[in-house]
Amino acid sequence: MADISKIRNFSIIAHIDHGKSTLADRLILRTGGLSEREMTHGQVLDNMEIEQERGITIKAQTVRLEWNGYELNLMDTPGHVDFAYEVSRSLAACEGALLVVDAAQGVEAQTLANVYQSIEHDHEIVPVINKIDLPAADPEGVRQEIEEIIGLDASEAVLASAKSGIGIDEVLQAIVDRIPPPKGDRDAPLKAMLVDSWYDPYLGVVILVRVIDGVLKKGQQVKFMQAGTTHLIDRVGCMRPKIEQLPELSAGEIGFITAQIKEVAETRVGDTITDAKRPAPAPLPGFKEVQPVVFCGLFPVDAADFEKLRESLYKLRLNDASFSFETESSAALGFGFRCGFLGLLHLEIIQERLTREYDLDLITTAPSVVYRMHLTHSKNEPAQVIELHNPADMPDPNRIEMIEEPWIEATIYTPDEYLGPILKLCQDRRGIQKNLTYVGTGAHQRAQVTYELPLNEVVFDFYDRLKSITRGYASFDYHQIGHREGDLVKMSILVNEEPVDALSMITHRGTAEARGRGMCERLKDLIPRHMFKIPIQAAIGGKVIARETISALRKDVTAKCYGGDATRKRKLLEKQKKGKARMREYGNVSIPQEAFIAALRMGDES
Ligand SMILES: Nc1nc2c(ncn2[C@@H]2O[C@H](COP(=O)(O)OP(=O)(O)OP(=O)(O)O)[C@@H](O)[C@H]2O)c(=O)[nH]1
Repeated sequence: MADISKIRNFSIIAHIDHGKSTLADRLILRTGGLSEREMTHGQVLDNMEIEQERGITIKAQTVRLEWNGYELNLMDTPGHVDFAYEVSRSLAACEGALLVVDAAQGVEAQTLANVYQSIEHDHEIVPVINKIDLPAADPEGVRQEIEEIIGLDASEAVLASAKSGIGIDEVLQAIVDRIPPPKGDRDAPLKAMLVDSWYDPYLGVVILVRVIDGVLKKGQQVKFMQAGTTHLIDRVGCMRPKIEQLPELSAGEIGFITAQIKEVAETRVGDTITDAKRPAPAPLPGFKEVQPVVFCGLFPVDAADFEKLRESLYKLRLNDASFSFETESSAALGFGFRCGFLGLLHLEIIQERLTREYDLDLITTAPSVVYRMHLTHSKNEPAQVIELHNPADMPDPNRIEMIEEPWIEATIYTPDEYLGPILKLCQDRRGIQKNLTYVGTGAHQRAQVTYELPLNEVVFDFYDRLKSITRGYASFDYHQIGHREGDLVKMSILVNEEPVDALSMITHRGTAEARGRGMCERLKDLIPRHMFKIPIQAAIGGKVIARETISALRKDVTAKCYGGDATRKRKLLEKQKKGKARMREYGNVSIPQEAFIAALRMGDES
């Protein structure tokens, strides 16, 4: 039976490359979870292959450590804004955090965003200044920075080198001494938070839980309060990082359960698990259903790969209930899938996994957000509000009374020197500035800007633009703030008078022309010349707003004639003319696949 006063639950927060994974591995090594040999094989918490070898999957990122009679649960958190809700649930399962800062680099942008989230969860934060073995290390300077910029007392920051194993005992001791034990009542009715879940080929769906009150045991009948389902627990355990079964998990502990659940879609992050016979009076507060917010079409470059793509999507979904897909067909791209994601990075991850792990060549259509269309009644249908995920399904414009689009509030931290370009970027994307302040002092002062932005303007390439104009030094965070009316139109792209559905998009009327022009210009360079003239047009309804023309390729058929016979030359020219006419008649333009990808990669039009 676990003594709650001897439990410590913590996460590690760090800027990228400051040594989070190396430190985690060191802590596991020091407390006996792994041998030195296993450790030298690679980073435990980060490395997919190694994790698979041990029968645990990439998401199994919580490790239980034993140290001087204490039970330490180290919880890894996903690091990106798209998974903000998951991050927030993981943090809610801990009482403290190690803040790892590189002794040579100092506090960086991402550290700030992470640390503020941790502070919001009332975490006790233990600063660890890592990489003190480096010649360029300046632990004193970094200590000051932590105090000035973040406002944390860093006088007792632990000095460490995860790489060479310096200061590891001190880190463990600081966790025990400074992070408070969890609070909870073992005798109260069971209340456990569903922190994460993933599919394991051997165990089925594995659920990571934090027990708040009560006890979880094998053979117990439990109820998922939000989902309204009941399940019989067949395994209870923890990761050390190898899987270990336990008799129970009690108040304050973090561990996993399995209950013969087939799909992660049945488990929702943030749900409350309680005892079916003796339920808790109320679920834990703050449950939020995650909904995909960005949609796009995924099409196989080779039509023969359609089934393979379907199978791969099914496999990925086994482990990620937050993305959705349904079949879609496009005149230009053939059969594919309309997929929904939590955000752009989520989209990129899935796309990358399909390409890399499943060896698929894909075309992705322009990402779209979910619009709310207010429609007037028509002969056959009543007035109604519909949600639109795909510009291709745009209803008859005559019936559209109003379109609402989702808005977000974005917070950006940036070194002062990049502030100008960032403000311009936000302004160009219809942003409304809400706040501008400074955090920290001296050389490391950073600006904190808050903007309200239409999500539609962010899904294209906002994040990439932000990264490039700030050389990666800005950190960006957002949350949705509801829908607002927008002056939005569907822009179609016509190639040789034919609309190309895969290139159509919904855009703000004010930016439609610039966007349309940009698209036509890019397509002009991307579509090879044909035997006939090809107009490329951007249009709103019947009105053309931009146009480019690809001139015809004049095939020099007479070259073969050695300049001699004039009649023959004339005949050939006539034949060529006819051929041209036939081609035009069919309107058959071949657009290379790369053209779609490149055309949709929005450059900055302004
Ligand atoms: N010299 C030195 N290098 C270190 C130390 N700790 C980590 N590193 C190196 O720093 C690099 C980044 O370390 P990681 O542990 O992967 O950093 P991370 O924060 O997990 O990075 P991400 O996983 O990319 O977020 C690696 O090359 C490590 O070997 C240290 O104490 N001293």
